[in-house]
Amino acid sequence: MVKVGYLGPKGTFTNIAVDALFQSDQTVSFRTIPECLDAVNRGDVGLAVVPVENAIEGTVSMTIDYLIHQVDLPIIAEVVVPITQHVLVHPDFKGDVGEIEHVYSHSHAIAQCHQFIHKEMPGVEVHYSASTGEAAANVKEMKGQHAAIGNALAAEEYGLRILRQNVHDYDNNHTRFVVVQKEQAPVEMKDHEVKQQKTTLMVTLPSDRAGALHQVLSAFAWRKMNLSKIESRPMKTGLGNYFFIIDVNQSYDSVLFPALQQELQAIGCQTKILGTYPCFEVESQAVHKM
Ligand SMILES: O=C(O)C(=O)C[C@]1(C(=O)O)C=C[C@@H](O)C=C1
Repeated sequence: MVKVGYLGPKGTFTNIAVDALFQSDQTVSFRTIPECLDAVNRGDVGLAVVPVENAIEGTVSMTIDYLIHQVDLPIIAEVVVPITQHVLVHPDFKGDVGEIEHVYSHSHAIAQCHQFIHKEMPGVEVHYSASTGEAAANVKEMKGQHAAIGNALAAEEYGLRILRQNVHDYDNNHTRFVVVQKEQAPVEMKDHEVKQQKTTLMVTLPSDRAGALHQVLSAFAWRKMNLSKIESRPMKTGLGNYFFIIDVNQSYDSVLFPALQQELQAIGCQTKILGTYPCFEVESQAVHKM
């Protein structure tokens, strides 16, 4: 059975995403996103599931940048997971949220709860962890005024108590995760309704050409190709050098896409298809009370 790497340890949101698509006995956890993607690249695992975008905090730049600059791994699926952040404490901690002196979590999770932390935990010292799961595992080992921000699965996994539920600052908090693969091989996933087909492209504009982005967008527009995301990221070659990541709401087809790429090449752009894939969604997780 093909092994699937994910950003672990157990109890991360990526764990929820990977469990939604794959059997738990085929999953292998890694501590960081680069470790996870390197493992697929080396062939240690067949696939990996990593976070790519959050509704509150935006792009997970580590994932996008690693997929562009470090490894060449096509995206083969996307799954959107509802994100509910809770304050998790050691079961022996009897105080209230305002008494917590140290809070631990992944930088994205902390960012999703900035207002809550600012208002309800004034003066708390924030510590960044590699994942929400790692933060929860650490808090279980500490006595005193420590808390993690994470999900109900982590509370259950590490025997923590949910002191305050739903502390993310905005409703409709969701994160998109992508599944990447190195070798093209048939992949078995759990059954889900396909919500959408998408194709992701990377487009590099010619330098210093007036109207280049307008021309790029026109090439999609007159073909009636519906875009769901366009984002610029630094090329890392110098100030002002950017490429664009563009999500198109349709699967790759051998007529429209090659013609589009030819047209973009003719105006001096470089293009690369990063994947064409089905998109799935996961239902909200029930809150586990301890
Ligand atoms: O730390 C985790 O639980 C993760 O799966 C990572 C991650 C992220 O990178 O955005 C995933 C979903 C949430 O948005 C918060 C953290």
